[in-house]
This record gives sequence, C-alpha cells and structure tokens, in this order.
Amino acid sequence: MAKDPVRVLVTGAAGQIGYALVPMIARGVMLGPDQPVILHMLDIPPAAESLNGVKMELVDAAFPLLKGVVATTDVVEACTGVNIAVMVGGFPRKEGMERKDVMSKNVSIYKSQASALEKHAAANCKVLVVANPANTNALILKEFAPSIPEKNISCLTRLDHNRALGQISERLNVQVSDVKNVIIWGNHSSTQYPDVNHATVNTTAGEKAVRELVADDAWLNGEFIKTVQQRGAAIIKARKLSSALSAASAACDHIRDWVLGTPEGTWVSMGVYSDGSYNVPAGLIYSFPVTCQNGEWKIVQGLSIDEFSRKKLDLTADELSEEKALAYSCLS
Ligand SMILES: NC(=O)C1=CN([C@@H]2O[C@H](COP(=O)(O)OP(=O)(O)OC[C@H]3O[C@@H](n4cnc5c(N)ncnc54)[C@H](O)[C@@H]3O)[C@@H](O)[C@H]2O)C=CC1
Ligand SMILES: O=C([O-])CC(=O)C(=O)O
Repeated sequence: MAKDPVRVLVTGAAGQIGYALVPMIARGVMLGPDQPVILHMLDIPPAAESLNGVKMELVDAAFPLLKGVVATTDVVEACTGVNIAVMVGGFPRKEGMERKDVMSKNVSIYKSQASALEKHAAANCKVLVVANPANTNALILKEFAPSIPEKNISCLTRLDHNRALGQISERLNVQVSDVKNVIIWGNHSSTQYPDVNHATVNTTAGEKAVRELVADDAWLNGEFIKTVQQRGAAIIKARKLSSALSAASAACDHIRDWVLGTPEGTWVSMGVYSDGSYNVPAGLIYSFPVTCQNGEWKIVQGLSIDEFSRKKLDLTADELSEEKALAYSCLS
C-alpha cells in the first residue's frame, strides 16, 4: 500500500541551499524512494517571485514522489501540518564575516519561527536547523518552542562530519564509503573538533583504525583538523558563495539517518541538546556522535577522551556558552 505523504518544510527555499535541497527531497534522497512528500517552501517577500520560480521548476521536473508544493511567504501557512522542518532561511555569512556577525540577524528570525512551528507543525515534528549560527539558532528555537520536545530539535554538523570522512578518504586513497565513525564535537564553527580517534576504515584485511593507517599524528592533530574546521570558509573563498550542494546533501543524510536509522556499528554527528554527556555543559546544542533507531537519536556513550581531545571539547563548549549569552543579549 502506498505510504501517506510526509510534509517537509524548507525555509529559505529560494536561496542557494534551498535550490539544491528541494529537488533532493522530491527525488526521495531524504526520506527514501518509496516515501511520497509534500514540500512546504517558505521565504520572505523580496524572494517571493524567485520562490515561485522554484515551484514552477518543481512542477516541470515531474517528480513521481512529489504530491504537492506549498510556496509561501506566510510562516503560518508554511508551518501548518509539517512533519519535518529544515530551517535554512536566514542571513548567510559573506566572505570575511565571522559567524558571530550574523548572530543578531538570525536569532530574532529563529525566535519568531519557533512560535509558528510550535503552534502549527504536526505533533512530533522533527526540526533540523541549517542556518548559521546553526547550534545557537537551534537553541533559540528550542527555548521559544517549549512544547516541542527537545529531542526533536537538532542542528546540522553532518556536513562537517562528511567533510572529515572526505579528507580521510583522500589522504588514504580509500573509498569514502569505507571510512566511518569520525566525530564532530561541538559547534558548527571553526572551534568544532573533528575527532578521528575512534574512526575506522574497512580494508581487505578487516577494520583498521584511521590513526594507525594514516600513521602521521602531526597531520591528524594539525592540518586535518584545521582543514575541516576551515572548509566552509575555503568554499566561500573559492565560490564567493557558501557551500550549497554539500550542505543540502548533508541535510538529507541527517534526516534520513534520524528517521530511518543509522547502520549497525556506525554513528554520525548531530547537533543535539546536551544532557551533560562527556561533561559537556547541559543546555547547549552541541554536536555529539549519535546512533539513531526508530526515529530517535542517542548519544554514543563510553568513548575514551584523551587530554588533547578534552581541551578541544571544552574549547568549543566555551564558545557555545558565549554564543548563547550573546544570542540572549541580541534578543533583549
Ligand atoms: N550548518 C551548515 O553546515 C551550513 C549552514 N549554512 C547556512 O545556511 C544558511 C543558508 O545558506 P544559503 O542558502 O547559502 O543562503 P541564501 O542567502 O542563498 O538563502 C537564504 C534564504 O533565506 C531567506 N530568508 C531570509 N530570512 C528569512 C526568513 N525570516 N524566513 C524565511 N526565509 C528567509 C532568504 O531570502 C534567502 O532566500 C546560511 O545561514 C548559511 O550560513 C551554509 C552551509 C552549511
Ligand atoms: O561557513 C559558512 O558560513 C557556511 C557553512 O556553515 C559551512 O560551509 O560550513
């Protein structure tokens, strides 16, 4: 029997990530090849005409799984009945800007959209915040939508996770699909900690530790970390626009694994509400290694954290605490 369609909201849908993301969703990349979808696309009035153009293209693409398109500048209409909300709308970072610069522009957007989602989304709606500062926007959304369970609110660090997989695969000249269990800890910013201490590669001789195969701790503790931390800025420098196709693809990976589950023995990175695991302060949206089953994520417990890692986990937590304070000061 055909499944009922799932309603997926994409905010900022007329923007460049939106343009890459909506066709992926309509093709089944996010929720699977047998899951019909209805797309809800929100943008602001200056982008209304462009948004309508995206809607026209979705019609023209004749996606078999796409059962409807709502394109609107009305936040209530956009949020009504949605099962999944991918929050991409906001003011993006331009060349030379730090994420903090875009903070005040974005937290007020997330405060008001929190209320709309809380009132109008379907019960149990899952929320993914992509727009920067992603962790802090997600935290603001959580705080101003108190009736949405905190386990339903997340932010995107899967792009960073995938970037780390990509760097290891290039360095070792192995298939990216054979590399797993890297971790992104903390903030989706240049203080994030890409950690390979538990990562492995599937080889013809079985599973091997990444650290053993790379056999170059100086590279792993230095250039590798920096490359992943700075990758967003490097893309902006090269394209004069921030990452879009990789961000859209990562958003699909994030939701797919959350809804359909992570493969046995594999974890992924998600920005989620900290419960104090790994001595990360509770009450921040922090990226952890998680496994997902039956539509719920769980932080992977019991991983060893050495002294080098501990400092990096704390540094990015400190930045998130500062961002939280700054966000509140922007709102007051
Ligand atoms: N977490 C992650 O891994 C990544 C996050 N990003 C962030 O994603 C966001 C979107 O990036 P792009 O698509 O490149 O930007 P963009 O500027 O091309 O698109 C943003 C869209 O949001 C719309 N928008 C602005 N305010 C809105 C509001 N209140 N409600 C609904 N829509 C609104 C704009 O009109 C625009 O169409 C940026 O904040 C960017 O920094 C980008 C790459 C990776
Ligand atoms: O750096 C940016 O502003 C865009 C972004 O989040 C990324 O590419 O990771």
